[in-house]
Amino acid sequence: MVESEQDIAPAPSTPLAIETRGLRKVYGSGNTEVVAMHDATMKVRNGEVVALLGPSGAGKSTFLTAIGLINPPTSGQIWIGGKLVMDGSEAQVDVRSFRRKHIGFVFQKSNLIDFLNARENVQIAMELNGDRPRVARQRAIELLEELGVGDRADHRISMLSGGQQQRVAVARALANRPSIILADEPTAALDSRLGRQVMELFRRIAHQHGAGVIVVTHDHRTLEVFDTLYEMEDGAIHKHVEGLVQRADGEVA
Ligand SMILES: Nc1ncnc2c1ncn2[C@@H]1O[C@H](COP(=O)(O)OP(=O)(O)OP(=O)(O)O)[C@@H](O)[C@H]1O
Repeated sequence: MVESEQDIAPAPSTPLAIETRGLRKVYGSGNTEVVAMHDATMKVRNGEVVALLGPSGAGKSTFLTAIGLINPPTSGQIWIGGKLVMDGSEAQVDVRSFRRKHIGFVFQKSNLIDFLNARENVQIAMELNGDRPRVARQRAIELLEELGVGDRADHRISMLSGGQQQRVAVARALANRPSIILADEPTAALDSRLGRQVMELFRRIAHQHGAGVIVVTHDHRTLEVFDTLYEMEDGAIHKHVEGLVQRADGEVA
C-alpha cells in the first residue's frame, strides 16, 4: 500500500463511525451477578484509530463484543454509521447480515480456517456476503498483496508464520469493506516488530479507507500509532487527554 497525504487523523467534524451511549452489561444474577460494563460511552470518527487499554477483567471484551453485535448489552445504545443498531438488548437491525456487511473482526488468534489457503480464507468472507467467486477471488488476491502476503496466497494457513496469519486475518476483516474494525489483542501472539507492523496497518487502513477502528491492547510499545487512547476500569471508560484521564463524556476525573 502506498503512503498518502490522507494518512492523517480525521478532523473533529468527520462523521461518527461508532457511538456508544451509556452501555451497561450485567452477567448472571443474585450471588453471581457481575456488572461487567456500566455507563460505557465512546465516540469513534470515520478514519479514527482508537486503543482501548485496561486491566484484565475491566470489561474490554464485553464492550467490543457488544459493538460487534455478538454479546448484547443489558441497556444503553449502540450507533454504527449514524444508525441505531442496538437499543438496550434489542437489535434494531438484522444482526447477522449487518455484521457481515459492516463489521470486520480481528481476534488475538487469527481464527482462520486451517484446511483452506490464505486466498480462500479471504475469498469465502466475500462469497458469504453474495459476491461472485471470480470477483471475490480477484479482491482477495489484491488485499493479500496490499498486506504484503501476496506471495503466500496459495499456502495453507498452517504453513504461514504468526505474523503472516495475522495479516491474512486483517485481509479477511477488510474483505467486505467494513465501516468499522474491531480487534481484540491482535498482536498478543506476535513479537514486538510484527506487533508494530500490524498496529501500523490498522492505522493506515483507518486513515486511508475511512474505517473507524477500535483495538483492545495491552501492548504499550505501540501506543503512538493510535489517534486516541481510552482506558477501561471496573466497567467504565475514560479517555486520555494530554496526561489527564478524562471521562468519555468530557468530565475530568
Ligand atoms: N459470560 C460471562 N458470564 C459471567 N461473567 C462474565 C462473562 N464474561 C465476562 N464476565 C465477567 O465480566 C467481567 C469483564 O470481563 P471481560 O472479559 O469483558 O474483561 P476484559 O477487560 O476483556 O478482560 P481480559 O483483558 O482478561 O480479556 C469480568 O469480571 C468477567 O469475569
